Amino acid sequence: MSLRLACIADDYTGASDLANTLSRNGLRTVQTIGIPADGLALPEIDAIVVAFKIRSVPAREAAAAALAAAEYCTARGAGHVMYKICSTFDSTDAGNIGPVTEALAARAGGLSVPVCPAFPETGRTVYQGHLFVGAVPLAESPLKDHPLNPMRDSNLLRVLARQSSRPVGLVPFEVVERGAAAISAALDAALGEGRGACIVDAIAERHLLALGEAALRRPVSTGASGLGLGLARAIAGGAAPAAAPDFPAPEGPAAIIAGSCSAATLDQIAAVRGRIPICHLDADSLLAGDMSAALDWAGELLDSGPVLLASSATPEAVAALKSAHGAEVGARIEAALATLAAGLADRGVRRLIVAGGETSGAIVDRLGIPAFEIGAEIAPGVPLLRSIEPEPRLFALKSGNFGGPDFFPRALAAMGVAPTPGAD
Ligand SMILES: Nc1ncnc2c1ncn2[C@@H]1O[C@H](COP(=O)(O)OP(=O)(O)OP(=O)(O)O)[C@@H](O)[C@H]1O
Ligand SMILES: O=C(O)[C@@H](O)C(=O)CO
Repeated sequence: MSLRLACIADDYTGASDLANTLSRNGLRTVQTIGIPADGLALPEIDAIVVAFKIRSVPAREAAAAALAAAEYCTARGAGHVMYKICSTFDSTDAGNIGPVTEALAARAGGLSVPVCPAFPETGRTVYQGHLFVGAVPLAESPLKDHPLNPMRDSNLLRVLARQSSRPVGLVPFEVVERGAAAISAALDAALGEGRGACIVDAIAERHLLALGEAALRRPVSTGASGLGLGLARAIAGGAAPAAAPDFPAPEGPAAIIAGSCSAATLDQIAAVRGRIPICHLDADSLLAGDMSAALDWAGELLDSGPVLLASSATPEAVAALKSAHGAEVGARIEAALATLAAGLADRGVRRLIVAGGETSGAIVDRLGIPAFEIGAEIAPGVPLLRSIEPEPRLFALKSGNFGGPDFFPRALAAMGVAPTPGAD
């Protein structure tokens, strides 16, 4: 393995988003679920994306996982470790972006880490330390109602400082415009001022290229796919990326599971009403973890075409369920959706689309998949994936906010499935 770049992702959809960006920008990349077990046969790669489900776990647990992965990857030659976070900076005052970044920086001997969630291709830009989602500041976007980590402050210096033990600095737009050397100098100066991390502005691809070049001179960086683009281009040096591999469609039906309650996912579900049979999972069955009725429903239909099963609900319904049953509802619903996915696999499903990062994490873990190869891009940030073991199956793990309204039909088409007309 000629490993150049190690990436540690805080969720599984984010990992495939990053793996997609790295592949499209010239790095042979594989996504593993956790640290690869001895004996897992990985192809020849330039970059590894080790996916964890550590976005919403206790900070100490997240840092321990990231440190172990960094150890594994640097022992295999990786010269730079990138911590992949969400482009909407999903986190709380308890972490985990600050604590994990600090742990990785301490392991590397102490430095001021560049932190940049910008991903202009999907509308995420950072200006004067403020994160924008499309045309609106983060705190005015649908992320303000996220079920696990409502984002109510758009100023990333404040957000990151609340979850860090050291002050946070800014590498502003004016500096980023001057290029990689200016960014490096600003990061060095920030370290001299005792700042453990700096939010780096970026609103366009040229800023990501400069940031990638500057970041690569340091051992650690934190960011979303835009940072990955910059790092990949700096490493690949403009080499043309190989064409995405063609994954032949496996035998077996296709299904969609949605656990994301994002505005984008709700639109995507609405867009296939009447085209794909939909089962809206009820709260009582989800909280009881009883998916038998949903599996019976799916079992009747799977031979005729794909089905969609969703727990997704409006922000009002999510808030009502949380206030009635406590903050743990998210984890309970994830467990129920993992049971559902296992039941679908038992019924022969070999092509699965999942909406939502935490949901994808729970499902991929339950299915026991150790790693994915990266295929063609379905939508910005969402590639087609093929599991390496236990047997080749096709997946699309969609970050909650990604994809247009036609995402599900596009993903099905990428898996060789045509949607069939159906009734809700
Ligand atoms: N009806 C519901 N009520 C309350 N919580 C729900 C409901 N349906 C799903 N959830 C929970 O909401 C959370 C959604 O998080 P998930 O990461 O899967 O989606 P997302 O945040 O939209 O996607 P991403 O993390 O990729 O941006 C999960 O914990 C899920 O179990
Ligand atoms: O960066 C993003 O927005 C995504 O890759 C993600 O992490 C959403 O969960």
